[in-house]
Amino acid sequence: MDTHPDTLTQLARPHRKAVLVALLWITILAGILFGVLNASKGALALSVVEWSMSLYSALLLLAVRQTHHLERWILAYIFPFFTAMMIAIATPTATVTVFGWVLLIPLVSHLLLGRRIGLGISLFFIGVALVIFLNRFDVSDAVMDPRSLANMVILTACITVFSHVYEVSRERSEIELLRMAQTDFLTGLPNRSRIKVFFEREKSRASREQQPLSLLVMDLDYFKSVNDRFGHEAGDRALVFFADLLRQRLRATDLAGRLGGEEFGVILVNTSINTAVQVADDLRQALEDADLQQDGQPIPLSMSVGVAELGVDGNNLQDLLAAADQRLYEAKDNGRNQVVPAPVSCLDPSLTH
Ligand SMILES: Nc1nc2c(ncn2[C@@H]2O[C@H](COP(=O)(O)OP(=O)(O)OP(=O)(O)O)[C@@H](O)[C@H]2O)c(=O)[nH]1
Repeated sequence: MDTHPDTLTQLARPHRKAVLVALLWITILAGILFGVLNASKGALALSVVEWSMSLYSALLLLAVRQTHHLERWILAYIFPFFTAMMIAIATPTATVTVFGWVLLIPLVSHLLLGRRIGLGISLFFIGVALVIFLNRFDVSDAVMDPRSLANMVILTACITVFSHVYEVSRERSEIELLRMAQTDFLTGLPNRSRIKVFFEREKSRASREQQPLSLLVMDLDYFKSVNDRFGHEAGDRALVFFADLLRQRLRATDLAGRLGGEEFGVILVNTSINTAVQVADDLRQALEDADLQQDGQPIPLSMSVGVAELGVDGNNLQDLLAAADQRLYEAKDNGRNQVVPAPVSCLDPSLTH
């Protein structure tokens, strides 16, 4: 299943972007408002910080609308925003109510940066706010009353814990939905969508490390008659049986998936076409030799396979699938239960079945 951190970050992007845009608007408006209020009370330095924050947020808003690097802009917002908040609470003329803004830190950090970085940044800035608080107020101040302190501490802890728990469970639900969306229900194998994600990642790796990559497209032969003769349930069992055979026989680094119906695909990483043909033929032989029975009767299974190689037959999944499919139908036309690789001139002739 594809729970690569990049995939999860990508999934979270639309809602993080929506939260960031909302926050930027709030910061622009709040900055203007508080700038005016503080200027009218003579706290001009604070007003300048607030107006600068508004201007900065307006610029970020323009950048965020078209960016492909949302995480960078989130950090470019969070650090100055939280730092301005720390300056505001450290200002001797600011009222104690300004500490209320600290409650936003865990909420905003988790919504924008997820559970890990969100928690780290929350704890850091809440710690800084605590140090500022202890430096600003004296034991004799009313705000240092144990009940007031308990209120503030418990409220901050609650919001931090709730934000974190929410983010952890949101991420879990997202992983589960992703797993369901990328898995074939019957066989438990990856479906086309997961095959595509895997292919894109392995294609980049193959070109970086200058390694070959091959694709097999396999189709069970005369599967309609398996269903007709033994029943649809037996057909389902045969598909699950074949999926298990693929799981057992392939390397952990390869990926077998169900393309649809009785058609399956395998991506063989670091594998040239010659080796891929050998692997395909071993699988074909294993299926032919397999002993699957229904009511004491053997279910005859065989498959036809088309093989294609990255770079030779195309540079994207669509082209490789088309090339392998074409060879698969050649295998069907030639009598089934065989592997058809790239044109024979590309191959070691002893490998063709
Ligand atoms: N039991 C079961 N059958 C399926 C499933 N998906 C597709 N099939 C059946 O697979 C059969 C495919 O039939 P065809 O496309 O005619 O192919 P075939 O009989 O395998 O013949 P060739 O591919 O030409 O060798 C159809 O009867 C489908 O109903 C499934 O999930 N379960």
